[in-house]
Amino acid sequence: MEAFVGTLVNPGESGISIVPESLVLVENGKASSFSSRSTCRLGAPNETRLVAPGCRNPKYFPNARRRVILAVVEVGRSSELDDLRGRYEIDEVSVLPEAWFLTPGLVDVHTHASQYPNIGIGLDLPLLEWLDRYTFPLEAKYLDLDFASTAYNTCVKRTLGNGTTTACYFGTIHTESSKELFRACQRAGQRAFVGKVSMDRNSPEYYVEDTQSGIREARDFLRWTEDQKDPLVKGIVTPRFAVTSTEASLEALGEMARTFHAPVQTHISENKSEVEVVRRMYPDASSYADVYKRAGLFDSKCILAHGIYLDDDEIELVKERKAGIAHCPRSNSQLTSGMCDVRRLLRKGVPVGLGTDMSGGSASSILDAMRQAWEISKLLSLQAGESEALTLDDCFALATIGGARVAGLEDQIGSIEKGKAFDALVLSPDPGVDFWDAGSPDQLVHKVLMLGDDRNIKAVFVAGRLVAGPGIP
Ligand SMILES: O=c1[nH]c(=O)c2nc[nH]c2[nH]1
Repeated sequence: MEAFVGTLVNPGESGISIVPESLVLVENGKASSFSSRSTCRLGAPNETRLVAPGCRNPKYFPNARRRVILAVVEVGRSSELDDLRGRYEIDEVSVLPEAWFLTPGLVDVHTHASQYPNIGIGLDLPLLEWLDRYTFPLEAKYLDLDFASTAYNTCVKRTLGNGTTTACYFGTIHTESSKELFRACQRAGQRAFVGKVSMDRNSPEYYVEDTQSGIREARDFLRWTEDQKDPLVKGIVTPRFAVTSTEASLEALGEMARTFHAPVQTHISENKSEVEVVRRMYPDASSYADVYKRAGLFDSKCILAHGIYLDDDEIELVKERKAGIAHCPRSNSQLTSGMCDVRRLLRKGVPVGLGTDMSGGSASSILDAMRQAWEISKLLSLQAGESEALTLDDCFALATIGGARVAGLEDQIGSIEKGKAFDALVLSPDPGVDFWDAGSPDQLVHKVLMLGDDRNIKAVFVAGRLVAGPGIP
């Protein structure tokens, strides 16, 4: 068993919850117990211990009682520490230095690992033209397993370093290279859903599947992922979107998801031209969402990326079928797709999480998506002449528990709670987040969330295992 002592930051119903002096015990990869100082009875440190080494900046948390406990345990010689070890058989106690804090891991509910080599380039065209010019030629390269292996290992390492403890990945149409993506997640220790993309029409001849062999490959891939029996990495049914799938393929994939009890991920209603193309392609469907419903894709847990132009009936359908929306604000702006009104979705009871959507989005960080989500919400409220927008606390919830809900994992991840997996980050204001006045802990937390990057993520844990970052000193 391991123990962590320090400030615990969680998404909460009414904003970010910050509990200083928390004790989190981790057993077999799960948070087994946690409490704040008032109940964990670490002892009764006295004032003199305030000057113990480890209180690096006494201005950070001005409340003396908070500093005491961190300092006392940090010194590592106290009877409180011995007491803790004695009572819980703890192998290791990690005490967060002053001003560091623990948060749940970040959840990226929509990203294309295969597009990672293009990150930051080719953002001068709207969606459908961008796919043809930049994206399909890149994805076609994944026939080459060496290329796939290098790109996927690099991508997974990058997202983990950015604090993404759970990712929902699109691969390409290639079964063998999609297995490489699966293995890259396993090697790195990231929790993930990995999808082999299905597309059997309206695609270039160098990058398209025949309908029947595409269905066969999708089934083989899903069966292979199931055979891996990996507790963290799973397969996911991945029709690219209605534009590039035949109805026969969509129906077969819906059936496959039901048979394998697998989730589904796809795109929906991202761009006005795309919506119009879908309307013309499926004249019998009442809407874009109805195309997926009729194919049976909503019979399983379904992650829908974008959803900017969903109408009220579609939103009702998405809610009723317990699907969720992956909000990808950076990509929505960079491909000039539009602005998704997340508050409207949340108000109507649709689960929403965040996606980086590389490489339509040029960042691999969910912290970045969180800030973008906040800005877009403010712009939308300005445009509508309303005063209410999402708050930073709301956006932090989207990045953690919101994503967990969209992925159907809310009972396992998304917050640091007893019984959930210990998927967690340790964040620090160093380097680069200057904080010198006697501000409150929530100001410090907000600053780090707004200004920090991967250098401020000192430790990334998935199921209790340290998988990225230098660790806690
Ligand atoms: O942002 C996006 N990226 C893609 O690769 C894609 N394919 C269909 N629709 C898409 N949207």
